Amino acid sequence: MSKVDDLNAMNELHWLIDMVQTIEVGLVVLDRQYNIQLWNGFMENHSGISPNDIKGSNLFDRFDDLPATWLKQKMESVFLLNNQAFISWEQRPYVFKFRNYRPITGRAEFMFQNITLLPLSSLTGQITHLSMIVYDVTDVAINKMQLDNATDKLQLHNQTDALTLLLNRRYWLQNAVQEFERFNRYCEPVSMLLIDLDHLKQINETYGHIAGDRAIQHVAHVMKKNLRTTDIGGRYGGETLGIILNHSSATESAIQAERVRAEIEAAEFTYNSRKIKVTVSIGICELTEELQSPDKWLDKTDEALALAKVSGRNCIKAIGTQL
Ligand SMILES: Nc1nc2c(ncn2[C@@H]2O[C@H](COP(=O)(O)OP(=O)(O)OP(=O)(O)O)[C@@H](O)[C@H]2O)c(=O)[nH]1
Repeated sequence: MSKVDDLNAMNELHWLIDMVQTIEVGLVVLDRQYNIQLWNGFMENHSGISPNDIKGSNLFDRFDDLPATWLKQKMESVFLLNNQAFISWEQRPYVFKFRNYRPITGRAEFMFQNITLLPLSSLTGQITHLSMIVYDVTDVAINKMQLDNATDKLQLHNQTDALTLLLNRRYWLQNAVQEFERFNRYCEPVSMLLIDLDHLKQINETYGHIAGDRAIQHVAHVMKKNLRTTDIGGRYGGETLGIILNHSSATESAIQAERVRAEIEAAEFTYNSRKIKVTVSIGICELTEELQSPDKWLDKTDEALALAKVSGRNCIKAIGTQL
């Protein structure tokens, strides 16, 4: 090799080392025993440990908070299979616990990281070392989490009735269809309740529409208090609320319905300093094999509700079952 070639090679090596030191990703080279052979500027800046201080140390001794068993398993497969491995922030937010100092994503306490593990071969072709490339993906992670959060909120918003904060009609009916299908598979008892405010028209006319809204909220509040975790409550229509009671026959549902009815009858709500009392009529229908669609189940529950209304209101009626 000529002197000029030597100089060029030296220059290239110098540039490469310069780049490795200043590049905005972390570079670490480990030997077969996980001793650190290279620790670049990024790693120094974020850990506060200089290359001179760390070179030759065992990675797991220096960072005892690393997930050692899990990480060693990944590294071993890189050494043995001569394969790359990838660790994503979604799998584990970070491997190196570096603080996050970015101004825009300052809300994240720690740097989110993606990490690539690469096998490095010696001149004889053996895999003697491994390189860890550490990417700071805090911005991407925060954006993704914010987007997921917004999507969740939007989804909740699309499923919720604004007045009562119960499930809205569309989503409650979707649940009814699901419970209908579940019944066809497992045949576990399930009942539907429709709870309808009595004489809401009169309340609207006497006290105003906002008082009518408050009456609906009041009934929804009592209903929610009486829901079990497996019950699905929703606002079926204007002044009609619905509950799907899983694992409940009509007789069992009637006990819960009576509790709601009696509690509403006994309670009152205040509107413009006036105390207002309301009552509800409740229709119940337990799902049976004869009811061949979710619509038929709903129709029968509606029929039970109509029966409660013609029976004088403020009472509970079921279709197809003696209460
Ligand atoms: N304030 C208020 N009123 C509503 C809402 N949705 C429906 N209504 C009213 O509820 C009333 C329902 O009238 P009807 O079907 O005659 O029933 P009702 O007066 O409650 O009498 P029964 O159900 O037969 O006991 C109508 O006046 C509707 O305007 C709502 O969201 N807010």
